[in-house]
Amino acid sequence: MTQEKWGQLCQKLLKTVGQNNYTTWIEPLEFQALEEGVAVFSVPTNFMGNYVSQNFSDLILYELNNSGEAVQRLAFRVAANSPVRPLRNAHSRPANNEAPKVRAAEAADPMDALQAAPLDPRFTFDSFVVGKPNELAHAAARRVSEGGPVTFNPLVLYGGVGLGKTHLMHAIAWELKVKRPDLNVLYLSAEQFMYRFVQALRERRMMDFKHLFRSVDVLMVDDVQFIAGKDSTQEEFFHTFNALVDQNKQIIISADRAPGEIKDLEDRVKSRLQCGLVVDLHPTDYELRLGILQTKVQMYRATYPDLVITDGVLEFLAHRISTNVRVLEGALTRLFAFASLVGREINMELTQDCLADVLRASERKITVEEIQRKVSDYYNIRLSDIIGPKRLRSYARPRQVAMYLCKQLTSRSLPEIGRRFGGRDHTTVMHGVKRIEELKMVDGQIAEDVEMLRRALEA
Ligand SMILES: Nc1ncnc2c1ncn2[C@@H]1O[C@H](COP(=O)(O)OP(=O)(O)OP(=O)(O)O)[C@@H](O)[C@H]1O
Repeated sequence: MTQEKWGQLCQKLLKTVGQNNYTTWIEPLEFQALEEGVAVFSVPTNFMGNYVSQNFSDLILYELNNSGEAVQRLAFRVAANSPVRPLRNAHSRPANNEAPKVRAAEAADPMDALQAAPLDPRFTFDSFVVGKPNELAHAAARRVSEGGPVTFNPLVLYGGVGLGKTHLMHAIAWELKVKRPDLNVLYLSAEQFMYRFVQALRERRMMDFKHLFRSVDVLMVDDVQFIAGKDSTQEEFFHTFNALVDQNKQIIISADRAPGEIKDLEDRVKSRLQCGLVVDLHPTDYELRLGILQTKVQMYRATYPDLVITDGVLEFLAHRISTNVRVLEGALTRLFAFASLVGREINMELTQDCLADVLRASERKITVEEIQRKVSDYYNIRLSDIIGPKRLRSYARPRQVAMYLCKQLTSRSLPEIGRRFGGRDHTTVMHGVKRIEELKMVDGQIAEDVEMLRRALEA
C-alpha cells in the first residue's frame, strides 16, 4: 500500500470517527509497511498504540480491506526517536479545554520526559453510569473528588477487568481540576511508577524522584498489582505511600483484586492498602449494562445523527455480552461504524452478522445447576429427585436428560458432572449421555424434550 492510499483512507476514517478522534488518534499514525498481511504503523507512544488498537483497529482494518488491501492484522511500533508529547498536546479534553494540573506532566524537570499517563477526556463522572454493582465505588470516588479534608486514606478501588476502575480514577482527577485547581494531582499506572523509579536509579536521581512523589497532593496509582513481586519498587512505593499519608495527602489506588489477595505483594504494603477504604466494583448486571449502552448510544448520536437502531438490539447486547464493559463498548463502536459505512439501520440481523465473533466468544455460560433446575421444572419433579439416589424411571430419565444437557452445554468433564449429580461415578454419566443420544434417534418425545430444554437454556 502506498502512503498516498493511506492518505485517502485517512479521509474516510475522518468522516467516520469525527474530527476530534481523528486529530488525536488517527492523524499521528504513520503508515510504515504492509508485511505479510500485517499493516505496520509507527506511533509516538505505547499508550497511543494500545488505544488505537483497542478502539479503532476494526474500523481501520475494515477500511483497508475495503480498499482492496488484504490485511489481517495491525501492528503499532513506537517510533524510535519519537518526542514524548506533553499532556497539553496529547489530548483533546473536556469543555474548559485546559489540562488538569497534573504535576509530573507540567513541570520542566527532565524527569518529566517520563510523563504521567494522560487523562482520557471521555472518562468523567458524567459519562460513568451508576448501578448496584458500582454504586459504592462511585460514591467513594465522588467523595474524594470533592477535595475536602482527607477522611479515608487510601481509597482502594478493586475489581475485574474493564469494570471502570481507570474511568473512576480519571473522573476524580478531572473533577479535582475543577474543584481544587490548587492541588497537584498525579495519576500514573504502577508500571509507570516502576519505570520512573528504575530510571531515577539509573540516572542517580533518586532525590528528584523522592521530591517529585512527595510533593504531590493527590497520588493515584492504577493497577497496583503490577508491582507485586518487584521488591525494590514495592519498597519505594511503601516509603512514598507512608510519606504522603504522614502529610495527610490523598492516595487512590486501583487493583484487579482485593489487596489481601494480591500474590507476591509484601504484607506491609497489603496492610497499608487495607488501612483506608477498600471498595470493589462488582461484575455488571443486566440493568447496568443496558444503562451503559443507552448512554453510549446518546454519545454516538453526535457522530452518527442519522443512524437508526431498532428496538430490542440494546437489550439483546446487554443480555448476551456480560463479560466486561470494554467488550460491550467495543461491540457498540463496531456496530455503529459498520452500520454507518454500509448505510443500514442497526437491527438484529446486522447485529448478529457484524458481531458474530464477539457474540460467540461471550456466549452465556450455562451452569449445571441451571440445567438441573430447568429439567426438574420441565418434568415437574423436585430438584432433589434429579440429584438424589432414586432409580425410578420417572426420575432416572429426566436425570439422564439433565446429564446429557450438561455434557452438551457446559465445559464440565464427566467426573465433574457426576459429582454434581449426588456424587455419581463418571461411567454413570457416560451411560446416561449415551442413552439419551440413542433415544433421541428413536423416540420423538425425548428428542423434542431435549430440544425444548436446550432452547430454553440458551435463550
Ligand atoms: N459504569 C460505567 N459507565 C460507563 N462506562 C464504563 C463504566 N464502567 C466501565 N466503563 C467503560 O469501560 C471501559 C473499561 O473501563 P476501565 O478502563 O475503567 O476498566 P478497568 O477496571 O480500569 O479495567 P482494567 O482492569 O483492564 O484496567 C472504559 O471505556 C470505561 O469508560
